[in-house]
Amino acid sequence: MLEAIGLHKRFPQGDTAIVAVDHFTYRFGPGLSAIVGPSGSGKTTLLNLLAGFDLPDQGQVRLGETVLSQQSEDARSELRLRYMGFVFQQWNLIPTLTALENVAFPMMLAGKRLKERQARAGELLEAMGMGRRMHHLPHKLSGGEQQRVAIARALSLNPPILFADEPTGNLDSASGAKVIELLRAQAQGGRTVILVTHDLELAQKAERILHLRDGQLIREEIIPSLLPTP
Ligand SMILES: Nc1ncnc2c1ncn2[C@@H]1O[C@H](COP(=O)(O)OP(=O)(O)OP(=O)(O)O)[C@@H](O)[C@H]1O
Repeated sequence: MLEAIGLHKRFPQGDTAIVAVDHFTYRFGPGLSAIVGPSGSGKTTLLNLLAGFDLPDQGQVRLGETVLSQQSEDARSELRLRYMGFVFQQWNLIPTLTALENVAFPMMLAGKRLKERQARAGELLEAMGMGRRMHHLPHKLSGGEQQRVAIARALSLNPPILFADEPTGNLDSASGAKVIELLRAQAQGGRTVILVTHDLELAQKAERILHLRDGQLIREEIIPSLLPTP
């Protein structure tokens, strides 16, 4: 579904350049894949390339038959809206909108009708265990609850790919564990979930762990017992 082929990204620095992603090749399939590596190993740069926020100097990102990295910025935004959801460390909820309205927001951008938006947002929040909190404003919710709203929002347009960048970074361990379980459930349901983290313990919840060092994929670990059943 999402494939990186020979991705290479440099950032100029004075007379030289930092190689942030170094000929990275990988095919992401359904299930939970974790990208791990020390600070500066290129995780965020790689995510930005995979999602088409940024373009590689060399190589390609393929989304099905489409070469994402050859599309215009507008086309990439359109493809992101249709195929990708994002959960970040900062929840980025709109503070003046309730949980339900936050989850419905991407559906409004996509031109869905009010009734449909509200019904789907309600269902998603129920599924995230947030049914009784859906009319709360974000500041009335705990960090973990806000992150669950953010996951519901990321799923609102039912994207086949979900990116999570340090999604538990601001959470206590119990809330973090809940968030990872929710992401795992999405992966087991057949979604391609890509988790970026520097937390090796958290990464053990993924069935595939990609180890990055200096922008290179140095090792892929597969945990067969966690692989989704076909
Ligand atoms: N916009 C930029 N301009 C210049 N250098 C950059 C830029 N973005 C990243 N880098 C450099 O590229 C390398 C990879 O950075 P990146 O943020 O992708 O790593 P990371 O693994 O996500 O790190 P962290 O875990 O600390 O977030 C680093 O050396 C960083 O300094």
